[in-house]
Amino acid sequence: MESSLEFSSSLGSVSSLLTRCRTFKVLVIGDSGVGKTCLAHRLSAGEFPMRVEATIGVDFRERVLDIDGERIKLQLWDTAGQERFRKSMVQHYYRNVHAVLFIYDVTCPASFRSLTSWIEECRQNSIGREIPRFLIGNKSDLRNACRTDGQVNQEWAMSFAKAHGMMFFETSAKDPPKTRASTRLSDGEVPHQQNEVEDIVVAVGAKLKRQKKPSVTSLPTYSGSFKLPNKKRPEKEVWTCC
Ligand SMILES: Nc1nc2c(ncn2[C@@H]2O[C@H](COP(=O)(O)OP(=O)(O)OP(=O)(O)O)[C@@H](O)[C@H]2O)c(=O)[nH]1
Repeated sequence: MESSLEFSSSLGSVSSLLTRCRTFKVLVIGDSGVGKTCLAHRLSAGEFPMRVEATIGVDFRERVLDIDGERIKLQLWDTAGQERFRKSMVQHYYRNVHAVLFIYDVTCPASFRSLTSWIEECRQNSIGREIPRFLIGNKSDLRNACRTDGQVNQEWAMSFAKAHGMMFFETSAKDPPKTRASTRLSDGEVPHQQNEVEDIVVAVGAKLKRQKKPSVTSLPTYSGSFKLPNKKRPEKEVWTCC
């Protein structure tokens, strides 16, 4: 007969195997070239990829977080920015979304102007203010503090985020933000708020943790690319083992 010690230790390993966590689908959208893939890499693996190619369809990344004792899995859907690589996927992108990260490039005002179209696409796919949304200005390492032209004004971006009920971040998927001590502004330089990529992960996780009952999702549990399914995938319970 199994001793109580053996029994409880096997129970312990079973329960750790079955540690449940909630899974959330986080959509990453924005113009082509703004750095969605690089940012998704940094958010999930903490690394900046050496080589990237234009995303075709969607790439998946995952990140498991422990927030106040609860395990939360973020499934990042790194979507294609180029119309030709995304048009057949759009309806799949927007199914059962729990949060949206809107990305623009701080050195590309056109990518900021496009945000209204991305918001409109969300609206057309029933993603409104009730879904947590985050505005992220990427490539802050390329900001030239002495210039104002050809760059997205951070104050405008902040007011845009506020007007659309989004949390705002400016970051670099490539380089960590300069620390305050090493950032000495000379005359004419404009100060900018810069966030660590990790700040974004924590904010998204914390916001989603407060969600009462996330809807069910039909997500694969791996990192990689996704080929267009011909048939509708079976819906999966949102509570899964991490
Ligand atoms: N300097 C700098 N370059 C970046 C940063 N993030 C991405 N890049 C570069 O920007 C280019 C485009 O990055 P991607 O991540 O492929 O852009 P994307 O938005 O996923 O593009 P699509 O897949 O076409 O939608 C690459 O050359 C990256 O190396 C950043 O924070 N700083």
